[in-house]
Amino acid sequence: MIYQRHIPREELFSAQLEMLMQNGQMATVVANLVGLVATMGIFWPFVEFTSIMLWGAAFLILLLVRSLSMSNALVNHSYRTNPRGLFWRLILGSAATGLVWSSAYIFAATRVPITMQYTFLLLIVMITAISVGFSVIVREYFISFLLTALWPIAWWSLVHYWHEPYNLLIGLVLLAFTAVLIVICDRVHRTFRNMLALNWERETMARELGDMAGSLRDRNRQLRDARRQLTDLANIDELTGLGNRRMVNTALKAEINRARRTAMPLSVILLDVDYFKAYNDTYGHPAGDEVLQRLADIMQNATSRAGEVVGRYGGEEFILVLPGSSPSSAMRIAERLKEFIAEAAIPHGESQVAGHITVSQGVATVQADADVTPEDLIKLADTALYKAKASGRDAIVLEDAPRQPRVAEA
Ligand SMILES: Nc1nc2c(ncn2[C@@H]2O[C@H](COP(=O)(O)OP(=O)(O)OP(=O)(O)O)[C@@H](O)[C@H]2O)c(=O)[nH]1
Repeated sequence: MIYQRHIPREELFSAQLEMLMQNGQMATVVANLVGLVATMGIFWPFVEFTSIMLWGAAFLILLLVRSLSMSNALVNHSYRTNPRGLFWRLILGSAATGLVWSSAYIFAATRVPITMQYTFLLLIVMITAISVGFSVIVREYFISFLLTALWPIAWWSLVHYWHEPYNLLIGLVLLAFTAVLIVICDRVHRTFRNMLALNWERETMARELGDMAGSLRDRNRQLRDARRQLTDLANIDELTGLGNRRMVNTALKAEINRARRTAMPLSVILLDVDYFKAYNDTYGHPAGDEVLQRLADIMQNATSRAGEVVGRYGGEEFILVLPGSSPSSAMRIAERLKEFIAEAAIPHGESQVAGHITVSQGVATVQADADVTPEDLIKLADTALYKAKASGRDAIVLEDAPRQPRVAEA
């Protein structure tokens, strides 16, 4: 189940309170204000000026307090933080308003003509009926108004039926009307609750789906990162940090295609450490590893152009892929490497060509029009390297396809 199916009771309660205030605040004030003005108009000629003004002012203050209290609750979100407290405040406000109407009726009943009294009653009934619409969101809110506004009038009418025979009828009608309103209120209230619950479910589902989409995006990103790391691991030589044979082959393939497209030459240098077995035997394998690492650094420092790739091609064999390098510029790079390695002067007592580490290099260049494969180019460089070794080591040999190889230095 990806979302909670039923709205929790407290969530529903808070949502009811919020909805009641959002919809009911303005309606409460307007309906009661209209009622208040109409009441003053009806009673003006019959009730003492001071009494009617005091009643109007007190009622206005009550409406103002209720309205402000609702605004505060909406701003402070107290329908979430203190829903019970807010509930009782709302019920109290509603009951107080109901009492204002019923007490005004009972007060006026003996002071105004019977027609005015019934007109006033009609007004109260209308305000009550109108308030069903919004106030039943919280059933108790409506019922408290209903019971305080209409019940006292109903009972008063029943008790005072001998003053005026119609009072008996009015009392009974009001009791029946109250009962009908309670039934209607219950129906409308259930509809509101269902609507709120459905709304909540829809929002929860949308939020859950949003979260799921977010976590899927995260998962995808993690997968992409993991894939990238795996690719890096699969392409990088652990000892030297250079690209491995796999990576070099991929780069070579791409560069040969580019060389064909751009009609630029492409060179590679295969570089092999001289008498490295003897070095390992003399200085130990870990020292041999260090030599390989130092040579890797030197090669990386010797290449600077974009697209140039340095890789470890085998045990003590390295490769440099030099896009756009003519035979002469590739030879210059090989010479520079040789110089850097000589400058590093890594002692090698068992070398038969120098007192330090030396390398042999096979340089091969493909011309753009030559239809060669990566394997051909490597083979060419390997042949050159073999020749460099054969020529006595610490040498550079260029194989410039399809020309004949020549020894640069022996
Ligand atoms: N320390 C170390 N040695 C390695 C590594 N990979 C290969 N080697 C050693 O490199 C040596 C290569 O020896 P050979 O192929 O006989 O060549 P060489 O002794 O360098 O002689 P020439 O290449 O003919 O000059 C072997 O002893 C390998 O064990 C490595 O990762 N670390």
